Amino acid sequence: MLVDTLSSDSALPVVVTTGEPAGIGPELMLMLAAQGILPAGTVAIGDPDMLRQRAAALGLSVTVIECSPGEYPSGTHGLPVWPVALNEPATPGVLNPANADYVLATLALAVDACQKGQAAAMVTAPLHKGVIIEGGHPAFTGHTEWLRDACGVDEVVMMLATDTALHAASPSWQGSGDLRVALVTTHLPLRNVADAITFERVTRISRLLAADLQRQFGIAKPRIAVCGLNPHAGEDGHLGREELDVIIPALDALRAEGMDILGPLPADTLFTPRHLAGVDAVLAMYHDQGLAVLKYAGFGQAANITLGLPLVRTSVDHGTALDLAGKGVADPGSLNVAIALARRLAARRLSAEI
Ligand SMILES: NC(=O)C1=CN([C@@H]2O[C@H](COP(=O)(O)OP(=O)(O)OC[C@H]3O[C@@H](n4cnc5c(N)ncnc54)[C@H](O)[C@@H]3O)[C@@H](O)[C@H]2O)C=CC1
Ligand SMILES: NCC(=O)COP(=O)(O)O
Repeated sequence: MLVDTLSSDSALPVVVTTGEPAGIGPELMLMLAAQGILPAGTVAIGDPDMLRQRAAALGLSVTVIECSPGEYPSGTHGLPVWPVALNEPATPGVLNPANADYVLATLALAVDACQKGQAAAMVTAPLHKGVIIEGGHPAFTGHTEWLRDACGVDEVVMMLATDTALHAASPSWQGSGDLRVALVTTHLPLRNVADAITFERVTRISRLLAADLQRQFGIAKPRIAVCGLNPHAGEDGHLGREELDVIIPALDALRAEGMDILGPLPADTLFTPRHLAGVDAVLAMYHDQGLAVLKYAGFGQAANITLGLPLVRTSVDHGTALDLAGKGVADPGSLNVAIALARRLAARRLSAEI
C-alpha cells in the first residue's frame, strides 16, 4: 500500500489542475465525474467553458459548477471548478503555445490554495512540456521542478508508485505488489545524465527519499535499493566508472549515517521479485531506467508523487496523449489513483501534523 489507510477527514478540497487543454487531462476529470467516482471534496481548476464544451462533445453528463477560488459547494452533484480562462480556444490534439500561460496559471492557483490553507492537496493532470517551453518558458522542464521553485525549496524528488490497495479491485490489474521508484535525475537528455550523477546529488536525493518515506508514508526505517548507472553496475569499472568513483562512495556515506541502502545493483536484475523483497523504494539513476519498469508493472494504476515539498502533490503516471485527446477513450485510472493518494497523504499530514 502506498500509505496506511487513513480516510481524508479534512474539510478542505483536493484541487486538480486539468492540465494541457489540448490533451486528455480535461476529459479524464470529466469521465471520473460522469462515472460518479470523484470523491466529495474534489475541485477542478481550469476553463469552465472548455470543460463544458468537452463534456458536450463526448456526451458526458456532467454539470460544471463554477465557484470562486477558495470556495467549495458542499452537497452538490457535478464538478466544482475554480476558473482560469484559456488564452485562446483549445482543440483536442492540437497544441497551442498561446495557452502555456493558462496551464501555468492553473498550477499557480493550486499552489496558492494549498499555501493559504484553502486546499488539502493538489493533483496535476498532464501538461505538455514542449508547448510550455515554446509558449515563452525556455527553462521549463516539468511540474516537479516548477513546484520546487514555486515552493522555494532547494530539492525535490520524483517518485512514481503503484498501489495494490487502490487497484486490487480492478479486473485489469495484473501486478504482484507495490513498487515505488524514485529518480536521481529527471528530465535530462541521456547524454547529460552521467555528468549529473554526482556524490552530492546521490546523497541528497537518497536522504530526501528516505525522509519522505518516513514522513509521508510512515515507513520507520526505509530500505532503499539503488540502481547502478552502467550495464552490470559498471562491471568493476570495465563498463563505466560512475559506480566506483561516485555511487559506491555515496552509498557508503549514507550507510555510515545509518540508512538502510542496498546497491548499487545491476538495474536489469534489481527489478526482479527476489531483489525487491523487503525493499520500500528503488532509486533509479535516470528517467527511463526506472519508469519503464514502473509503467510495465502498473501503467494506468500508479501515481507520481513529488517528495520534499511543503505541500502534497500527486500526479498521473502518463502524459498528454494527444493521439487520444477528444476521443473519450483514454483510461482515467491513474488520475483516480492520484486523487485517492493525495487525499490519503493529506489526511496523514493532518493527523500526524507534518
Ligand atoms: N504529469 C505530467 O504532466 C506528464 C506529462 N508528460 C508529457 O506528456 C507529453 C507526451 O508524452 P509521451 O511521452 O508521449 O507520453 P504519453 O503518456 O502522453 O503517451 C504515451 C502513450 O501512452 C498512451 N497513453 C497515455 N495516457 C494514457 C491513458 N490515460 N489511457 C490510455 N493510453 C494512454 C498514449 O496514447 C501514447 O500511446 C510530453 O510533453 C510529456 O512531457 C509525460 C508524463 C507525465
Ligand atoms: N515521466 C514523468 C513526468 O514527466 C512527470 O513530470 P512532471 O511534470 O510531473 O514533473
